[in-house]
Amino acid sequence: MSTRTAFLKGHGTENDFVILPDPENALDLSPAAVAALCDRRAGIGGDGVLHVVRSAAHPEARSMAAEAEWFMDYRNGDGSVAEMCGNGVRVFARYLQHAGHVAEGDLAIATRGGVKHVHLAKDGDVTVGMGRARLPEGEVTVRVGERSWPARNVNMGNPHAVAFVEDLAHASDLYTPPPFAPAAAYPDGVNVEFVVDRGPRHVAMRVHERGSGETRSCGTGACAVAVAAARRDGADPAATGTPATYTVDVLGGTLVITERPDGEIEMTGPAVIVAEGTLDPEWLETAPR
Ligand SMILES: N[C@@H](CCC[C@H](N)C(=O)O)C(=O)O
Repeated sequence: MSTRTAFLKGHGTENDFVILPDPENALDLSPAAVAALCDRRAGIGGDGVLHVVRSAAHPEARSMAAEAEWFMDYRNGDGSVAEMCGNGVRVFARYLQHAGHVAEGDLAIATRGGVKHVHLAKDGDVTVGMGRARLPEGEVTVRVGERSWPARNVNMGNPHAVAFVEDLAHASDLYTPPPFAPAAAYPDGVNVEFVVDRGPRHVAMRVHERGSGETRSCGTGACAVAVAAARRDGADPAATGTPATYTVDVLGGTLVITERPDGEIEMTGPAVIVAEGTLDPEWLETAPR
């Protein structure tokens, strides 16, 4: 990394990110450097990093450059790469507006999960077209201590296991990934959501995120939960021909998810820039690479 590296801090329903503007993809962003930045005691702190790169300057995004000028190179807090981050896309869009790269209204953002269409509303909410869910076959069981639950596989570009439970406290501290069976079900790891009902089409969730631990919100996770809840409730939009809208409470706020009969999913929620500054050159020299 260069010695004058700018950063911002932002969050979407308290899923928080270190934002690194790097239009020409010049930063040496190793997994260790990402983990050091996300460290909540010795670094800036965050659930992940949003590396902001021009699509044309990133080998994974060049093919999307004609459609989306900016690529969200998302990294989990442990430095691992993930396919998608739903809250991240909203915060990324808010950053682009904050930096004057885009105005209120519609824009497209390239991600590893394809181009996402975003709407920056006047009221501060950001809506993202999250694409369609895939529902891979297979029975999975998630366990915490003595309790276990069946979980539904939902893929939102990244893998999720959604378990409906009686009490969110039963998920325990979620510091470590909850074990699941069969152990080979997710060779690349999984995000695990625990869900309770709050009312009609209204649920609350906690999540253990692959590569970040328990977070206060997960956008792809909230979409996976809404998709699983609609199937459970007999409200699958493809079957009923009617959109299904779920309010999903997360520890850090509320997200609203709508799935249309064609399977397209939209997520709406807030996205906030909290601070900006530059990384201390001395810290950078000693931070792991
Ligand atoms: N917080 C994100 C999901 C980030 C990626 C996830 N940890 C994974 O590894 O798949 C969201 O808002 O979707």
